[in-house]
Amino acid sequence: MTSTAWPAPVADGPLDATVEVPGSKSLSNRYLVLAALADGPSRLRAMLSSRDTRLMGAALETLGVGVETGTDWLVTPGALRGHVTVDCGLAGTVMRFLPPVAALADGPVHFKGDVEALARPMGPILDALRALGVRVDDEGEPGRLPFTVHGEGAVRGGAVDVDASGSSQFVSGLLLAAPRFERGLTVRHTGATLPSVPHIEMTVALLRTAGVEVDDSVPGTWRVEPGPVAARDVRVEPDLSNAAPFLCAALAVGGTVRVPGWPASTTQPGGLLPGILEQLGGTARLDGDVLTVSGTGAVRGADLDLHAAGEIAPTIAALLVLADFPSRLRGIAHLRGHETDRLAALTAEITRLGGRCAETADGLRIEPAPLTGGEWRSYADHRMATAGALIGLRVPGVLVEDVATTAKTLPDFVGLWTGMLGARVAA
Ligand SMILES: O=C(O)C1=C[C@@H](OP(=O)(O)O)[C@@H](O)[C@H](O)C1
Ligand SMILES: C=C(OP(=O)(O)O)C(=O)O
Repeated sequence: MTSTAWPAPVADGPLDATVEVPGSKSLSNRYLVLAALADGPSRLRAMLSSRDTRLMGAALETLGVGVETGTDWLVTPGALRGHVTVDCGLAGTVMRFLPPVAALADGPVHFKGDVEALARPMGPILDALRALGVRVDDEGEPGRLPFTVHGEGAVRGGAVDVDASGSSQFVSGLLLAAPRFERGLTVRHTGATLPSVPHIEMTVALLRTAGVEVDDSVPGTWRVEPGPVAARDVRVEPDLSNAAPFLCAALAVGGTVRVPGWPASTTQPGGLLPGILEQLGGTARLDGDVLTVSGTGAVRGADLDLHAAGEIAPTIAALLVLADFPSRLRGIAHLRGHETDRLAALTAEITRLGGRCAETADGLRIEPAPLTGGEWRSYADHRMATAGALIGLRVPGVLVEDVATTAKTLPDFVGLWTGMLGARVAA
């Protein structure tokens, strides 16, 4: 047990809270990449300021882009330079979105990351770059960080196949840089499954609003025409996946949680949350831009396919641990390549508290069981830490190890969580 373990607060009664969630990681980092490739300076409003977005900003600066952070982030494109090192931390968006950008730089770009990042799959996107004529040197295990992309100032583009069954980010990364390739790019997915399709739709939508022509009419194939990326003044939506633990709290202990700024329509997979939470026994209502979720404290078990929204699976799994009936989560085999092997981590930590959770080929089976307090390990994974906090609302004595890892996408998680609970914390 580490001395820094955070005693997750237990809720002492129904919730009645409004939680303002900061900007979306996925939108923030896409806007940054597109602004860096644009035809003039951009202003990005309501940006998420977290480890992942700061890593993206710092990487782009290293590559020669002007990035000014503040209330708004100001991005001024510049000639992309090589002979630099990009630190990816543990950010999938940085390690998958920037190698195609680095191929446009005028020299080698070295990519490194956290020790946990060295386990994350990179092979399909690096091989796709190689197939496009870009030299990529492995420096460790092939298909993993660290590696070097040898930029030559231009990429011809054309067409490439990629197996994105391990991560949708392989497709998104190729598409984001594609308008700057001489012939644009056609990307064809060759794998049997494709996770996180909403995140690919987000990439397509953002390219289109930047004036880039994208044809996605053939399922599993995307065609990006070459051309300018328009500089823009945009506002980032709140991070709906980061809203998940707060909304789930209303179901776990009863009461109501409101999240303002909820978009009327969105490509964020968190947009699926209201429907999922209703299936699990909650009610969800959108009044204007305020999403209100209410629950009774009784969680309904369910059989859910989360392949479209894998990033909320750890949170949903934590909620299902508190359900009255057995549950299945399916379609999330690729979570084994996230910040940690999330299927193994959830199974280990739920089991440690006395819960019943088992891995299946593509997900988890969770059954009701009495839980007791104890250590909840985070594995450097922000969503593992927040999952522990959610269980801790109902189970006294849950100690979340390394809660600071939530800074990856939500630096003030503890402040927002305790704010949500207000006076409703058991003595
Ligand atoms: O493109 C993105 O912004 C993301 C895509 C998804 O990745 P995977 O397809 O690897 O799950 C998601 O889980 C991740 O949190 C963010
Ligand atoms: C999988 C996630 O992150 P990343 O962008 O690092 O892939 C996540 O945030 O759940």
